[in-house]
Amino acid sequence: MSAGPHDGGDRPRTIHLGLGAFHRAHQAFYTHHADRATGERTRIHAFTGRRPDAAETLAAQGFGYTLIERGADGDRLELITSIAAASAGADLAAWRSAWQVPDLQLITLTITEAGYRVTADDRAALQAGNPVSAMARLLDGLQTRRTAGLAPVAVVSCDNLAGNGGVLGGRVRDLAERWDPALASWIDGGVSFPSTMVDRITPATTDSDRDQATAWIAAQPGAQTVDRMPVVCEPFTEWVIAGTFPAGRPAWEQVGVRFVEDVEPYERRKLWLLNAGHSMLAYVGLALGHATIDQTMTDPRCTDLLEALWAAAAEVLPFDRAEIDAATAALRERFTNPRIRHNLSQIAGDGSQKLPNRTLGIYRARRRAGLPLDPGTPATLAGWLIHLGTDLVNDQGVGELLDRFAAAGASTYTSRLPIMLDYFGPDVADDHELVGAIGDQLRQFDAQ
Ligand SMILES: NC(=O)c1ccc[n+]([C@@H]2O[C@H](COP(=O)([O-])OP(=O)(O)OC[C@H]3O[C@@H](n4cnc5c(N)ncnc54)[C@H](O)[C@@H]3O)[C@@H](O)[C@H]2O)c1
Ligand SMILES: O=P(O)(O)OC[C@@H](O)[C@@H](O)[C@H](O)[C@H](O)CO
Repeated sequence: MSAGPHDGGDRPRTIHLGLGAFHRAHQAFYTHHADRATGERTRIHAFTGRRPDAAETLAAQGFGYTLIERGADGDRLELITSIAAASAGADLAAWRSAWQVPDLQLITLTITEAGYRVTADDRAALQAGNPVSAMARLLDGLQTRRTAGLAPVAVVSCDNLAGNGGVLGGRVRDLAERWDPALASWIDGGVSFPSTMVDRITPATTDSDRDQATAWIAAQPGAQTVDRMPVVCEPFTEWVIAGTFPAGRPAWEQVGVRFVEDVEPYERRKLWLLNAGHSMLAYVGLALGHATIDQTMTDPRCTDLLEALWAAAAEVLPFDRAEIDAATAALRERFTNPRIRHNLSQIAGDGSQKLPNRTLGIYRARRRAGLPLDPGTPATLAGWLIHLGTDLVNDQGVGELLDRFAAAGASTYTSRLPIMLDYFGPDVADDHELVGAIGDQLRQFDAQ
């Protein structure tokens, strides 16, 4: 389904793929405020990643939605109107039409870490004119633009991947090279892949949030009386970007977005302090019977490990002590916010894609620097191993590891441990100190 009040001349200049909670709390929030600051109408045509529901719901209510900024001491509600059209990702006619907007500036992506995978089917799907995966759809969009003789745009990953712009650009170019070298040359000639650090804790929306937003919006002036698509997020928000925008962009710099030469240190600081901390709290917290991040922050078994992980990361991050201390002080407060109920089961998803860059990123940097094993790594990996034995697993990339467990007939944690470590690479599998520490941690969790 596709709809928008602005079809015919005045069309959105940003495409977004992955109409989840985070897009509504972050990029759409910044574009809303940038357009208001400048009086421009750049706006967004948002596409869902996998299911059509979000587009249908948003279209049915006229595209406006409530952003509920949930502080520790109260909520601040705001109507966001930067999304001007919404369609299912599978609606190829709408997708190709959005790419043919002459003054299109850019596309943003929030498709989770798993969405960046390229499979053997992608090239055949592109050749058949029926792209399904996010990467194949992206290529189809770029091809649409090239064959229409329109100018290249920026393709902006807003997912928590290390070096997200470089990873995305590499995957896109490789797939283009295999599908149509003329497209690969066109991409090389002008499409940009800025790298970003994105930060705003945005838990999944609940029915009670939807009821709260509906009651609020019904009391506001304007036509909208229902909101089934609000989003809840913390007050803190940050967006740091490095790279070029060949076709322009909203005036994000006027509303707090920072443009830098090199985003990598910011990205690594966030992935190793916030996201590695989140992953550890998720797996350890679930193993200890907790359900949300704020609950883990009241359990010294979790907070001691979190402090140890931060101290270990600090030794291999390129920031001085004062800057790390400021970031961890803010994180202590952000994680403790009792009104943001961030479910551990949500954060625990896609561990196979996340752990290599987060937990193992810290571990490997420390090993390279000759520093001792940090307690966060064995705790996270032991918690993940336990998690893999539960029915909470939601991980698009973990099939291969589960197949290896099955092929080896490994049904206990002890028998699965070497297979899991081998999956991450020989440096991890051959580290006897790490193997022993994970075993100790499993015993502490009473899991054998
Ligand atoms: N929620 C946060 O706090 C937060 C903060 C910073 C960054 N992010 C980034 O945003 C991503 C999405 O978070 P969210 O809160 O919007 O989650 P969400 O569950 O609300 O939405 C996930 C979105 O990703 C799409 N998607 C999932 N798998 C896909 C695939 N294989 N191919 C294409 N699309 C796919 C879904 O269709 C959906 O639109 C995260 O994985 C992370 O990389 C989230
Ligand atoms: O979003 P993910 O799945 O990469 O990781 C889960 C959380 O750690 C993450 O969403 C944080 O809330 C976010 O990165 C805060 O900016």
